[in-house]
Amino acid sequence: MTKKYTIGVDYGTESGRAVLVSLEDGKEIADHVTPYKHGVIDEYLPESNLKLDYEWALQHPQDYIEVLQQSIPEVLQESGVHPDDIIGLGIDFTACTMLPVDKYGEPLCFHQDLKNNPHSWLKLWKHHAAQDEANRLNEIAETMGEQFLPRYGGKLSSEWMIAKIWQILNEAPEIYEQTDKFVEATDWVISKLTNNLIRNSCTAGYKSIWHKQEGYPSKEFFQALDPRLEDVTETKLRGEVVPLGTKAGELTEEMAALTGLQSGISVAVGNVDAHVSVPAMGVAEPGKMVMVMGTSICHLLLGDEEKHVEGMCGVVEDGIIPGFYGYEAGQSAVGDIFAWYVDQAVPDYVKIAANEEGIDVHQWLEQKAATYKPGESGLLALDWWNGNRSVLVDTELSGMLVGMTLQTKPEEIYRALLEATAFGTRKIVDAFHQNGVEVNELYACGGLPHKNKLLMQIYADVTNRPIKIADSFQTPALGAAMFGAVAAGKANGGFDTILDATKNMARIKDEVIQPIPENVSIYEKLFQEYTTLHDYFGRGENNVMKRLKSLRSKN
Ligand SMILES: Nc1ncnc2c1ncn2[C@@H]1O[C@H](COP(=O)(O)OP(=O)(O)O)[C@@H](O)[C@H]1O
Ligand SMILES: O=C(CO)[C@@H](O)[C@@H](O)COP(=O)(O)O
Repeated sequence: MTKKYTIGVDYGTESGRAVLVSLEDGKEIADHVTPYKHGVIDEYLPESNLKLDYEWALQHPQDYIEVLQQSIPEVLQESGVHPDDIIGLGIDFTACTMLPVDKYGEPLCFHQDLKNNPHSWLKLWKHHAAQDEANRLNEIAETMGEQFLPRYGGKLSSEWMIAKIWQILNEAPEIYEQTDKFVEATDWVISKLTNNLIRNSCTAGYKSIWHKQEGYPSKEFFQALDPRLEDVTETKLRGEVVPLGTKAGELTEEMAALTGLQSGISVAVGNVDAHVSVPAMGVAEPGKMVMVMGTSICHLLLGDEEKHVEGMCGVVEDGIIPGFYGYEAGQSAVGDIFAWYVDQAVPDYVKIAANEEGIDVHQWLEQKAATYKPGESGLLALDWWNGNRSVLVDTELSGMLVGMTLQTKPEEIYRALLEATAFGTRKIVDAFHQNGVEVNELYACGGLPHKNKLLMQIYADVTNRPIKIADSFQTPALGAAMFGAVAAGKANGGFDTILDATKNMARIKDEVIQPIPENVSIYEKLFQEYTTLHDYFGRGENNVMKRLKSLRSKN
């Protein structure tokens, strides 16, 4: 029998990538990245050039189709694998990345008469303009004693489905009215591939307040939010919710022509970039926290019971791997903070030096920063450049740096930013561990572990835990490919369960990053200082960050 393969497509914040994977051992045979033509739309709407408000972040749905059209033929060509030998396809996506569609499943922003309305567009996960709605939602849920609230760490984020839908209803009721369904982008792309619009239990559970036994919150709750939302789950959120690994359908003729794959191959239901990475790293038991480290970090953990942890994004039964409670937490900006510094605040001499040495600015700063000891710079930062999604769940918080003098160097600031994100992760690790959801080891994947060794050592030191690193550069895509193999099933050369796929296809490096004891003790002191600032600015004692943001929006 010839060797068989699957394809995973990972939809990130800036680009989508396809990876062709061997079923035998999970080895990646070929990969290809397609940057989104429109990128993140956060200033002006395409074509109309309409100015967007602060905190908006949209995307163009057509960019996702172009990823399929460009990257799948590329991986087929590069690998030389015959399309007959590809048995399945899976995708993963950022979430909650959602869009309104019409009764044919077409995005409303494709309608000529609606495209100039920003609310007809697809809202990216990091669209933060629904904070007022999220605040109201949390207040009402708390007053009504809603049982679901503790499952989401006590607060739902403005990044999620209901806050985003409510913002559309408040600001563009005509768009709400014309929406047949609100869907996650991951489910929408699957509907394009298979002609079947079906909801996956992962995004429904973590992002849309859906529960395996209880379904969505009651009509009374939605009525209390806004009488116009009373029926929202039966109308605009209607549709079957199915477990991860389910076959959504088969590749249509049209999509086969677009991608170069054979029509009829199995396509798995949509999945999330963070969650798919857990089986792809071979993690199939409690105690091992997977960190998907890129522009943001998502922290994923398995448990045997449902526990409630401050600020976690959610606990969902079967939300990551069937048979376990899946926990998710996260930081809304990590790599994005380093990118901000490099793009907006690094002096020219650094850029010139990096250029002369033939390395990028991150690498230059990392090399210099690595020569410092913990605490040596005298700097400390709060990692809230994109709000706080870890224990505080508040997108109105902002970044801060303390301790600068006339001697402060760019690499010291860079190091303080790396450390601040590690302290943010430590908050999350402690919140779980101290609430009975053990975190004994860390597993890291995503772009950052491969790009920045210093960062990973700082994470090991700050959390005082060993870190194992993914062997794959494309862990989410590998995970998506594994779910594609599960959708195909054993009878077709795939696997019957994701655990079977994990045994055969998951890969991590042999090298383990161990904490360095002398660094651990200094970071412990710095973490106490971080905690003091964190609570002072983040828990209401001094709301200066919120006051500044509100002054800004009045101008
Ligand atoms: N050497 C580096 N050190 C730290 N961060 C880096 C480095 N090079 C790039 N980055 C950051 O990595 C992030 C991209 O991570 P990646 O995992 O590739 O993307 P995504 O999160 O979109 O999947 C960007 O935010 C960028 O600023
Ligand atoms: O929030 C989630 C998953 O729940 C992520 O999709 C979101 O943070 C975006 O992740 P990336 O930084 O693009 O890897």
